[in-house]
Amino acid sequence: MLLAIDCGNTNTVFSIWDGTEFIATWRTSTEWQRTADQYYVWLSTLMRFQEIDAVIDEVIISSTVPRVVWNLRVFADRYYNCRPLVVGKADCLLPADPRVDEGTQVGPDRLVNAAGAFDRHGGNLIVVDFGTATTFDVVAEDGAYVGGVIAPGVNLSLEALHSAAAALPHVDITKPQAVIGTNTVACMQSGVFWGYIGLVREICARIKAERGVPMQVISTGGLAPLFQQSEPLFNAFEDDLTIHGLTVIHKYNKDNA
Ligand SMILES: Nc1ncnc2c1ncn2[C@@H]1O[C@H](COP(=O)(O)OP(=O)(O)O)[C@@H](O)[C@H]1O
Ligand SMILES: CC(C)(COP(=O)(O)O)[C@@H](O)C(=O)NCCC(=O)O
Ligand SMILES: [K+]
Repeated sequence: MLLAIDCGNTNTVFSIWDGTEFIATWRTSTEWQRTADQYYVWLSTLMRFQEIDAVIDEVIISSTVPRVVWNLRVFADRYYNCRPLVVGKADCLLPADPRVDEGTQVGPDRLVNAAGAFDRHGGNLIVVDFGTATTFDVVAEDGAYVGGVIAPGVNLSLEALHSAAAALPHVDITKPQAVIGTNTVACMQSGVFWGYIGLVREICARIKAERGVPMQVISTGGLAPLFQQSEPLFNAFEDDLTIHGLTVIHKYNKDNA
């Protein structure tokens, strides 16, 4: 079975794909110091706990943190006796090649999002991924990633306020009841939440105008649910988009080996 690993700057998701469905998914924080042995102790314990006796013999990795890839490679090799496919490396084929400026190292998560979203929705898409950063990935008619937008993440924006201003506390994001905050926390949450609604609406409108074709907007990432419920900004919300994209890329590489 396939183990798909999606490593973001904050969290790393491990998912077991049996060829038809994901039989289990677990999340851990991303720490580049974590060793292959630590990954195995963690994963095998969870598998035993949930009575999953899957035999993992293939691994695919997408990582926005280059430093973690080495330990994940050792983990795949030592415990599953396989050479993992790493998105963004030369030997990992993509269903459609990205069309970006020469020399650009596109985040592998964005290439994977494009592949996953194209598989489910066809072309002409904007994928909005609310992770550590908020990324907009533009997918062309043929499924190619053709660029996008990188904005500071929701939590990052709140953290920036806290770390730069002595009187602003650490605050968790939530949807405020009103725009006008009557205390410091509410003011900060309003600035980030409603600011984000405006950011998403404006950027999507401008992308659509620039492309000149009707486009669907798909949301994903840890904080997507917060915005999904709020305003009619998105055509779909898919919390498993990146991990789904990994299975699409894995299959493409097997079929074209
Ligand atoms: N269920 C959740 N509720 C609140 N915050 C979350 C949740 N899941 C993730 N987050 C936060 O959302 C942000 C993005 O998470 P994630 O999509 O996992 O990021 P990345 O892919 O960049 O690692 C992080 O700051 C994380 O702490
Ligand atoms: C923009 C990102 C930091 C987003 O990462 P994430 O929020 O998923 O951790 C990542 O896709 C990245 O490092 N990109 C490289 C630059 C680029 O995509 O053009
Ligand atoms: K992201």
